[in-house]
Order: sequence, then structure tokens, then C-alpha cells
Amino acid sequence: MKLFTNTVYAVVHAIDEIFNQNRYADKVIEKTLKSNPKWGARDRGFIAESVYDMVRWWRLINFLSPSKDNYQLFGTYWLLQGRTLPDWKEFKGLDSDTIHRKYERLNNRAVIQSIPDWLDEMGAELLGDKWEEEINTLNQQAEVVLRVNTLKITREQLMNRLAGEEIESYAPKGYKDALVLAKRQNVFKNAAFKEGLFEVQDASSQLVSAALDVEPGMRVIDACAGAGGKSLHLAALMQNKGRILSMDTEGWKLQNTKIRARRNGISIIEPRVIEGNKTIKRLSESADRLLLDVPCSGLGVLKRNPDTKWKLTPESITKVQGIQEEILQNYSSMVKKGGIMVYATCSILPSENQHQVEKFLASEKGKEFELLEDQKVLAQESGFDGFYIAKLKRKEA
Ligand SMILES: C[S@@+](CC[C@H](N)C(=O)[O-])C[C@H]1O[C@@H](n2cnc3c(N)ncnc32)[C@H](O)[C@@H]1O
Repeated sequence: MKLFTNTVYAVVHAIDEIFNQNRYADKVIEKTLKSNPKWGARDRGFIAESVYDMVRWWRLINFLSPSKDNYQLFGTYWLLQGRTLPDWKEFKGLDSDTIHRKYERLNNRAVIQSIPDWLDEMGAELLGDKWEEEINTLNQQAEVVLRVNTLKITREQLMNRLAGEEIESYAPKGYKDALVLAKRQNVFKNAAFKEGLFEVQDASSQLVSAALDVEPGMRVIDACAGAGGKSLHLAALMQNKGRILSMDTEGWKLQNTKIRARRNGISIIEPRVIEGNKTIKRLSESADRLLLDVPCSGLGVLKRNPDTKWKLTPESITKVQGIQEEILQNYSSMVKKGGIMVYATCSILPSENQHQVEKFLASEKGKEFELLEDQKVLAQESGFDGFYIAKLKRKEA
């Protein structure tokens, strides 16, 4: 593959913004791609993939040929892929054999997997012999998964429509609304997306709304709705009948939910900003179904957001665990007696998952609930993102 100065410059510049200005990789990539409308699909693919890959392998490439110069680091990444470099002055001094020999001699797992030492220790402690395979899987590129908007189209119809545009996909077993694209590509410009026929949502994430067993006509609360991915799915499962209160502490995220609901042809979603405990108290015992898709470390979605591993710290994980605990304690009162509550994270750490549910069930508030089932979705087993989904019932009396 031939390298071009302008697209390599875009990658190097984006890396500088991510690591030196502490910006989110997805936002930086979005801005970079917008900066030059003349780039075609191949250029865009090259930029996005190279930036994500360099972020993913940042510790490893810095170990193999330490440098402050992002061109040199790009060159190391490129050679590590088994590719060759052009004769540019920016790549002077880089030698493929030296880099590969150093790589082959490596025996430190945290460096090989390109993660911080603390994360390797925490993962090994909490996941035992499943950790190595899990982090290995999470270091791979994510597939593009669509969730069919069944309010507008069937999965088969969408598959055929996309195939007509030479976008091949397959229907993964066990995920009834999902389609996986055979080749990674940006589908947000596709007419079918603009018509609201699908959303981009990982297959594991699609298990969350399904676990709530919603029915048309129910009153549902999605208490950490964010941009509304799960709310939209819930609305489709309810055939757009009933009411969904999509709540979040961040009002700007709920604005996105509104836009997406309109595109999806959904009218039953009502966004509501959480302004404090009063908002929650007013909704006491009002929901047939309650979704707590709580903030978490995001360690289950490292494939998609590789920069998470450089932004997280053991302290930030402890902090988010405190928020999860509070949400379980304070928000669970919103579900009616006899109703169902789902607690979900996109984390693979038991400390954010089953340990939280165990702690909740042992507490005074938790005594009113029983655990019906939980799914510990590891990326290595599902092939998709890592998730945790616990389904609890509020006892009748
Ligand atoms: C995992 S994300 C939700 C993703 C969303 N459900 C979706 O499917 O797109 C967690 C959300 O919880 C929100 N959040 C953080 N603290 C909260 C709190 N105390 N109460 C409610 N939401 C909170 C965050 O703003 C974030 O949008």
C-alpha cells in the first residue's frame, strides 16, 4: 500500500491531538475527516484505521522504537504490520529487522498487549486465566454491526437492500435484529441510514434492551439513556406503543436521542434531564420496566474505543463503581413491585458487574429484589463487545 504525504500528515497530526492535547480519538478522527472533503473512501479508511491502530498499539510501538516524533512512531507501526516505508526523511533510521527482532524477544504481556501495567494486573486478578485471551480479543478491530429498525423494515429486507448497493452482510445467530457487515465501512451516509432503517449498534449491546422483556403499552424508564441507543431499541420492541422516559444527567446527550427518535419514526420516547434526587423520587414505583445502563470503565468496548485504556486509572474505575452503586441504590425505587429492572455495563470487570449486583442484593433496598438471570458476555466468547446484563425482579410484596 502506497503512503501519501497528506494522509500520513493527517494521521500524525491526529495522534498529536489525542496524546498531547488529551482529546478523544473518535472526535479527533471525525474532525480530521471533515477537514478535507476531497479524500475518498480509501483515504478516509486509511486515516481512521491508522489512527485507531496507533492508539491501540501506542505502548508497544513506543517500546519498540522510542521517540517523541510521531512520524517515527507511525513508521514503527507501519513496519510492524509487515509493510515497507518510502524513502522519506521523516522515517530515517527506522529498520524493519531491528523492530521485528525486538518484538520477538518480548515477554512482558502488558507491553505485548499494549496496555498499562495496572490494567494487566487488575485484569489478571479479576478474570484469572480468561484475561489473556480477553485482552487479546479486545485489541482486535471491531466489526460494524447494524440493528435493524423493525418498525420500518425486516432484517431480510434490509439485507437485500444493502446487497443491492454491494454492501454484503450476514445475520449472526442469537441476535435477532442484528446484521454484521462483511467489510468495515462508514454507513452513516447511506440513504437507508438516513431513512431510519437501521442504527449502528454492537450485537452485545443489542442484548440489553432485549433482556427487559418489554411489551407494547408498557411504561419504561431508561435511566441512563445517553444518546438513546437502547431507548430506540426498546421502542422498536414495543412497536412504538406505550411510553419510554429516556433520562440522563447530561441534557445535551438527550438532544441526540430526540433527533434519532425522529429518524427512526418513534413517538413514544420522552427525554427528561435528571436534575437531582427529586426527579427520581417523583417517579417512585412508576415503571413496568427500568433500564440502568450505567456509566462504566468501558473496558468491554476497547475494540471500538482503544484510547480508553490510556485515559482510565484505577482511581477512575473506583470512582465510577461508586456511581454505579449509588444509581442502583437510588434509582431502583422507580420500578413497580413485580416489575423488571436490568442493570447493564459495557465492562468485563466483575467488580463493576456481578459484584455490584451481589452488593445491591445484600443491601436493605436490594432485599426487595431477586436476581432472575445474568449474562457475563466476554468478547472472546461472543466475538462482539464485552458486556454484563443482570435481570432483576422487584418482589410483589
Ligand atoms: C453507558 S452510557 C449510556 C449509553 C446509552 N444507554 C446508549 O445505549 O446509548 C451511561 C450514561 O449514564 C449517564 N450518567 C452518568 N451519571 C449518571 C447518573 N447519576 N444518573 C443518570 N445517568 C448518568 C452518562 O451521561 C451516560 O450517558
